[in-house]
Formats: sequence, C-alpha cells, structure tokens
Amino acid sequence: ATDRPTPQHAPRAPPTPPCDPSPWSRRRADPSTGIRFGAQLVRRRGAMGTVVDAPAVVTEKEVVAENMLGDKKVTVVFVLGGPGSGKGTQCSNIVEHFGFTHLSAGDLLRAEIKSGSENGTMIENMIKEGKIVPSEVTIKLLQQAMIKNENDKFLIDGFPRNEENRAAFENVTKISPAFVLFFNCSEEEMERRLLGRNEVSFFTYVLMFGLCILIKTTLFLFPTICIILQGRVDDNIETIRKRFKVFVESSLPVIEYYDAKDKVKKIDAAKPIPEVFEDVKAIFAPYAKAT
Ligand SMILES: Nc1ncnc2c1ncn2[C@@H]1O[C@H](COP(=O)(O)OP(=O)(O)OP(=O)(O)O)[C@@H](O)[C@H]1O
Ligand SMILES: Nc1ccn([C@H]2C[C@H](O)[C@@H](COP(=O)(O)O)O2)c(=O)n1
Repeated sequence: ATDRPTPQHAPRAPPTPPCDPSPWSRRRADPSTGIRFGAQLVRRRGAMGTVVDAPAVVTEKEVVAENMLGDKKVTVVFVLGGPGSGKGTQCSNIVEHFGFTHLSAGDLLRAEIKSGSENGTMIENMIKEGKIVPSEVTIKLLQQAMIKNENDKFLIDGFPRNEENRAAFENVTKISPAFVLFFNCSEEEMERRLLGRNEVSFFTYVLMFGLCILIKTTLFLFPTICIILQGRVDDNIETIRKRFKVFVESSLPVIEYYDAKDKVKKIDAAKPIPEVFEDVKAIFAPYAKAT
C-alpha cells in the first residue's frame, strides 16, 4: 500500500445506514401533514455512542426554499425564556397588536394529552418530570398547527427547548426564525409567578361547591371543577425546580446559538406586564398591522 494522500475529489464513502429507522427517515411528504421535507433526518451514532439526529445527504432538487411551509412562505419568531418569565402573557399582547398567531409548544402538547392520542401518556409523564418531549412529536404538532392556520406570521412559544429541538426543526422544515424574543427573568421572580398561577383561594372552592349544590349536580360537576381549578400539573415546587435546571442546561445553549448569529432580542421580563409590553412593542414595530 502506498502512503499517498487521498485526492480531494476521491469518491465519497456511502452514507452510514440509519441505526434506527424513525419517522424522520421518511422522504418528501409526510402524509399526515402534507409537508415536503427539505432534508432527511436519520438517526446516527454520535460521539460517545449517543444517538443523534443528523441530516442525510440530500440532492439539490429536494431542498425546499428557506421558510417555506409546503407552498406557503412564513415568518417565524421563537419566543424563549424560563418557565414563568411571561412568554404566554406577552404573546397574547403581540397577537392582538401585531396579527401574529401564537403557537405554544406546551399548549399543543397538553392538547395532545387531552385528545387521548397514543403519545398522550408518554407526554404527560415527561411534562410531570419537567423533561423535554422528543422533537419529532413536538415538531409534528407545530407543523400541523402552522399548516391548518391561514396566517403566515407565527410566534412559536417555548420552542426550541434544546439543541435537538432546534436542529431537528431547522432540518425538517428548513425554517429559520426572523429573530428570537428572549424573556430574561430571575429564578426567584419566575418561581413566585408560577406558584401564584396555581393558587386558587379556599373561598373559590366553597363558592363553586355552593353553586353545584344549587344546580344539584355536585356529584359530577364538582370533581371536574376541582380538576380545572387545580391548574397545571407542573406548577408545583418540585417540578418547577426541575424545569429551571432543564432551562439552564438545555435551553440557554439554544439562546446562545442564536445570539452568536445576532438573532436574539433580549427583554427585561422582571418589569411589570405593561412595561414589558412597551419593550416588546418597540421590537415588533416593523410588523405593525396596516390600519
Ligand atoms: N411581567 C410580569 N409581572 C408579574 N407577573 C407576570 C408578568 N408576566 C406574567 N406574569 C404572571 O406570571 C405567570 C406566568 O406567566 P406566563 O404564563 O405568561 O409565563 P410563561 O413564560 O408562558 O410560563 P410557562 O413557560 O410556564 O408556560 C402568570 O400568572 C402571569 O399572569
Ligand atoms: N419544546 C417543548 C416545549 C414544552 N415541552 C414540555 C415540557 C415543559 O415543561 C412543558 C410545558 O411547557 P410550557 O408550557 O412551560 O412552555 O411542555 C417540551 O417537552 N418541549
């Protein structure tokens, strides 16, 4: 054997076969969403033997134009920040003033649990543990929601939560965000807000019980009302602490990734709601609705 260096135009080795055929490896169109995938994602063994999603070799023909969802051109803003930093609150204001559609990844996952889908139990357990649901599940829900909606401007709230979310979304949809709105807030303040979100006074329970007696449906209605009043299953101190840890370890690196691309617009989210919205408004001014 000779010691000659490999010529630069040497034929490439064939791509490694996927070690786990997953929904990602389907090409062209996903029948349930009708979306043409611009890149194929396959499961490969990465460093240290971990399974990672990596784009496979794609031919030029298959590459879909940037920010096209099927045949639709879309503007996407990722809304990120710690749990309880006020993302949902401000998204409602942005929807009202700037005509965006709000898609909360957490809300879509909670709706999936309620729908009784086959993934429901897995999603519920992961949310209770404060963990991040596998990207393929969340991305599929986001894609379906964007396709169903006629709007072309979307606020994607609480996504991408980790590097896997980010890379998979970009690879599958070919969409990159116009910018990332980042709500910066201390853990003490976020904890106070989250615990407050689940607080329902004893008086409210008594009032509801009284109402149920009045309309003579205590047996069926009151337990249902209690479940609704109980609020989110993950707004308890134990899960909140886990969510903070996941945010620091997994979500902050995503914000740093976009920051390095100069795409992050950081908001001081510790201020009162109207003041935070003043800062948000300044950022969204270019998207003002024509009157
Ligand atoms: N600037 C603010 N000052 C005080 N309270 C706020 C502020 N913004 C939001 N809140 C309150 O904090 C709680 C959490 O807000 P919100 O649901 O908008 O946060 P979030 O970031 O979407 O949370 P999560 O990530 O858990 O979904 C709510 O009860 C909301 O009314
Ligand atoms: N990209 C996402 C977004 C949310 N989840 C799960 C895990 C979160 O704790 C939970 C609630 O989300 P929130 O409403 O606080 O944004 O939903 C996920 O796994 N992946």
